[in-house]
Amino acid sequence: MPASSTMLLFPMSSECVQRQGVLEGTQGSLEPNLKRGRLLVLTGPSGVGKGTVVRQLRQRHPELYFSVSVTTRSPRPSEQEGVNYFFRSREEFFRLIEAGELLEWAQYAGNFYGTPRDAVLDKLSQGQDVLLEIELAGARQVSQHCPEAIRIFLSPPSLQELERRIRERGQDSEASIERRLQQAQQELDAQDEFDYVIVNDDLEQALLQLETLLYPKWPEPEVPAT
Ligand SMILES: Nc1ncnc2c1ncn2[C@@H]1O[C@H](COP(=O)(O)OP(=O)(O)OP(=O)(O)O)[C@@H](O)[C@H]1O
Ligand SMILES: Nc1nc2c(ncn2[C@@H]2O[C@H](COP(=O)(O)O)[C@@H](O)[C@H]2O)c(=O)[nH]1
Repeated sequence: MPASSTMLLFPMSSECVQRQGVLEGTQGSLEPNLKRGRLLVLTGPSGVGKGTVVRQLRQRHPELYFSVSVTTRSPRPSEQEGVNYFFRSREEFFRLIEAGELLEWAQYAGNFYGTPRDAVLDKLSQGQDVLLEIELAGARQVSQHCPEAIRIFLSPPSLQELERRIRERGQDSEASIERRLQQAQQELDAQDEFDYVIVNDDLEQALLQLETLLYPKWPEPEVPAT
């Protein structure tokens, strides 16, 4: 599978950024260069290790704001309300869509998932980097609304390993595992749409690659010889 790392320059005039300006009242103000946070989007097939990578990344970079999504899926035994997800009924989820409270949303493996809009835009406008861990359709919506987002695709070393990981995790029903694996090929086919692809083979290596691209260390300026 290809592993690319293509740096793109993002236009700063997107609906996402303008909206922040409107919300914050800074458009046309004397502080047009107010530092905004970066919107980071991590996508990849179910079981590739997104959650595992995100947990580690957050431990190393507690300043990163992780967006807690809303879902209609039932909680897994280890999951907590407001920590892993906001667990909501379908009626409530559709109300949130109608009210424009979701930055993006998608149906995935029989359930609905969405990103609360205001929390994300508030953090960005306060200069905090925001991380979304979302599936492909949602990532595409974010690209449309927020083209300055940095989009990263986490890819498995092979489909066999992906299946092994989902099964070994032991958190999903057989029906759900099959739906997730069916979806996986379509997601892998779209990885070239992303700014970066990281293969999660060795976890530590994958984390290092992610950290290197998110927090590049600029070369030290050369000290002129005296
Ligand atoms: N590099 C790796 N090598 C081996 N196992 C891994 C690696 N990364 C993650 N795993 C394991 O794979 C399983 C799936 O990981 P995780 O739950 O983080 O995936 P995910 O992409 O977040 O899935 P989902 O999208 O369904 O939430 C877990 O049991 C995790 O411990
Ligand atoms: N489009 C969105 N996708 C989301 C969001 N939150 C999570 N997800 C993705 O859904 C699948 C399944 O998650 P699981 O917790 O049931 O395994 C996975 O790819 C998540 O990344 C969201 O807000 N929007």
